[in-house]
Amino acid sequence: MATTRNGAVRSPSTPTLPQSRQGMQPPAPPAQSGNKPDDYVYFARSTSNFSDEVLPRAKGAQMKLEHYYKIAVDSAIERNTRRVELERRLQVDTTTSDERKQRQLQQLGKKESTFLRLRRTKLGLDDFRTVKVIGKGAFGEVRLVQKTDTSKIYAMKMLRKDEMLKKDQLAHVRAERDVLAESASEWIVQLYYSFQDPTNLYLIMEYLPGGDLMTMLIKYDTFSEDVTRFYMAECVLAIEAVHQLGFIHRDIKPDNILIDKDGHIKLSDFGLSTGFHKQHDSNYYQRLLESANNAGQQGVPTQASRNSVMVNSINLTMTNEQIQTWKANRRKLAYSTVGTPDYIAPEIFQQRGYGKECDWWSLGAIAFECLVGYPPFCSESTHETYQKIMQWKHFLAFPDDVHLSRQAEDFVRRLITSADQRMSIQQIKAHPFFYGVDWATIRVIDAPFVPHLKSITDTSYFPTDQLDQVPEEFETPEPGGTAQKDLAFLGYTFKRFSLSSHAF
Ligand SMILES: Nc1ncnc2c1ncn2[C@@H]1O[C@H](COP(=O)(O)OP(=O)(O)OP(=O)(O)O)[C@@H](O)[C@H]1O
Repeated sequence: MATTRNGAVRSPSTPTLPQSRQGMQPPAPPAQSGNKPDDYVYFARSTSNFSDEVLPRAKGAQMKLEHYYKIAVDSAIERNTRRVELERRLQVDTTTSDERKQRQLQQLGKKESTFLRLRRTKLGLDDFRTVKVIGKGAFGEVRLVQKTDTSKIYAMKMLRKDEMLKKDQLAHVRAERDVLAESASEWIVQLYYSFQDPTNLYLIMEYLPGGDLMTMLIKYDTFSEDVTRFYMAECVLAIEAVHQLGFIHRDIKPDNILIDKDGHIKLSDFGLSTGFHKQHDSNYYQRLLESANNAGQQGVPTQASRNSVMVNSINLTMTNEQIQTWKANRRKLAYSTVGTPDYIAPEIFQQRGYGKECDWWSLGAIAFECLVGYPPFCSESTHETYQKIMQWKHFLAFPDDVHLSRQAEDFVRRLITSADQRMSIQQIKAHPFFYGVDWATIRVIDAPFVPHLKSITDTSYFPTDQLDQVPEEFETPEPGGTAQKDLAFLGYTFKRFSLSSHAF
């Protein structure tokens, strides 16, 4: 393929495959109409003499090679697009001098060379130093780290490969990397690199020093309607950005709403998000149900029993004491592999299919919590929470001692409702609760709470004292790695091209 010195592809139209890739095409498929019979003989003979061991290995090698060339071709196309885009912008720009335009083109060329060099360097754990463990999730932990050569600060999420394989989380971990890698949205946490070693997968993301909404709710208990309006409005735009990328988040909860240095929010944790067209992987919910049912000592509910769970056995409201216990255990629940179903829409449990509306239910549950102090279906066990969600009509109740405006209550009620009645994005933005919100500028106005940071490595908004048991030294990766593990995580590695200087 013809490339310029800075690596951009010359032809803006359909790029041709590299020679080596053209020569790598797999043998012709079995004879179909028009194929010579000899093609099929060749195909059949080509694998028949190989042992059972060799074929999977060859298949693995073929997948790796194909992946390698796909990445090479895709990034050449991306380089080309960036060049063509800049040239087009400069052509119509009448205010910039020719000399300056030339400089901009040269700058892009330099960035591309740096990026190509970066792509060739293999990143590993040795390139980062831990400053502090700042978070924990179901399958790993999150650390504040510093890249040793540039001294730049990042958040590093580590996920254990064997745990992911054991718990069938492959689709989830891949979804997370895909959403973060595809997005350049200001509402979604930026992913700069992802890499792997035989033991772990690593996501190197921008560090959001303000902590998360769960930590804020633990500290403040409730927010005023004005403060709730601000966070909910930002969440609406963030969820809309996820949907525009073609993903459903499915796991929106306060611990996944992060606060940046100016007090604005970004969404993280795309472990459960799924492309609209991908089949839903229901294992996670199945496990949630099983554990919930074990706790409640009942069998996994059938469709019929799901619809007729004993309402009378569950209290409609929680006592103050029960609410305090729930709050005290909240962080522990966030760290467990079971997770909390508190914010999950009922249609997800029903396994009859669902769409992006499920994320708006979660928003309703979070809004309720911000205003009332605990989520609407909060219970002493996940089993009870699940039952309450399935019978939300019966269990959705606003406590008498909490005084809300009509608009706030209506906003929550029109999200915590059946999927076909739930507000759409347009209806949400036009709801009276958001009266006065300027959707175009909300991210640049002053946030109600701005973190006071002493330095770029300030971790005071994270519960670091509660994470002390997590070792700060990295575990040394196991030597080697099974072929199965290798292939399972093929394509996980990612490096972001950025016109800003942060990624380098
Ligand atoms: N980019 C980031 N910057 C700052 N803190 C972060 C960042 N990413 C995650 N955290 C912190 O780490 C916590 C756990 O992160 P995250 O929810 O992504 O982990 P997880 O293992 O996927 O969790 P889950 O159990 O929800 O699947 C967050 O609640 C947050 O406090």
